[in-house]
Amino acid sequence: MGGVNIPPVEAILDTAVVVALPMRQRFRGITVREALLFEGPRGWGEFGAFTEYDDAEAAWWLAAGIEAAHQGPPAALRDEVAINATVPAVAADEVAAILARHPGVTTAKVKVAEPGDTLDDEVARIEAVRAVVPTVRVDANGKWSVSQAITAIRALGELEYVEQPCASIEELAAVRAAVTTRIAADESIRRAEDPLRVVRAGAADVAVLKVAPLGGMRRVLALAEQIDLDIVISSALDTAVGISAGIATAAALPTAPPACGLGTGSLFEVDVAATPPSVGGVLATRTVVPDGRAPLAAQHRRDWWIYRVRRVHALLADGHPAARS
Ligand SMILES: O=C(O)CCC(=O)c1ccccc1C(=O)O
Ligand SMILES: [Mg+2]
Repeated sequence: MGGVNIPPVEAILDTAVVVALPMRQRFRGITVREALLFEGPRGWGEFGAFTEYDDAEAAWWLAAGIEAAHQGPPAALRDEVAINATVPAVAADEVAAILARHPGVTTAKVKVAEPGDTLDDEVARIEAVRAVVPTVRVDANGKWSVSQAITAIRALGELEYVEQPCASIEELAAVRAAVTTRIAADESIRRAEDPLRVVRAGAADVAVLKVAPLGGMRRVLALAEQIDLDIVISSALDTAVGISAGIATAAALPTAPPACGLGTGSLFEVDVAATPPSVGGVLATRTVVPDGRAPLAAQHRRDWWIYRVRRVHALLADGHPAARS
């Protein structure tokens, strides 16, 4: 299913650039987003597995980058994709400036349940969002218990859906049975078999699929084909190179998805290239070539990424499932 042929590691390392993108707002505990970018015969690919991920996990991300650089995007069925603005767990008075980076956007995804966040903070943040955009979804990243989730959902008003309110599939199903708000699964879908478990458990209405952690554009499209849930394609805090793969995937789905979580480029102070901005909450498909504007990682961090690519590449070459079709 969408497995990629693995090129020699030198084909990756010969063009490797390691960037360190400063973020405007801390997100997922990250203030500087590092990634290794490389060029292949079909364009640029990104390897940006979060630094705490082990090599076996990171192999899926490298396979996704190799697919982009060596196979290129799947055939597009449309040339633009609706996106949500992503609102980190900020104070309510910071919300307007964040939304202003996506003029005309009509859907926002708001982070909730972060350490130190109270329900009052969340209600205020969401009210500030609702003053600007009509459709609001929230993402708890699995951090609520079932009872906290039910209490919060009742307090937060009309939501399009709640993404990953709790950590486990069983808890998602329990929350879903107790509320009328739709539930989305994100972290519960990191393996090919996960969407089917989510569906079987009645745990979600929406599947959030991310190209890099799931091993590439074609793998995501194959997963989407197997499940009868609404599909939202989201970023893994990708640079503009990874975002272009997310857009290409959303543009290749048989039906246009609801607003996708691909607006995270605006969380960076600088990205790896100038890219067309979102207009009216829509991003156009694009080819991204890093243009040298992004800050490069310090030498010791570059060395760390290159050693990581060597190890992870060796796993793929040794038959890691991300390398198989
Ligand atoms: O979905 C979005 O709006 C942006 C993507 C996003 O939130 C995200 C980005 C990196 C890591 C985790 C997540 C997440 O959905 O939890
Ligand atoms: Mg999420």
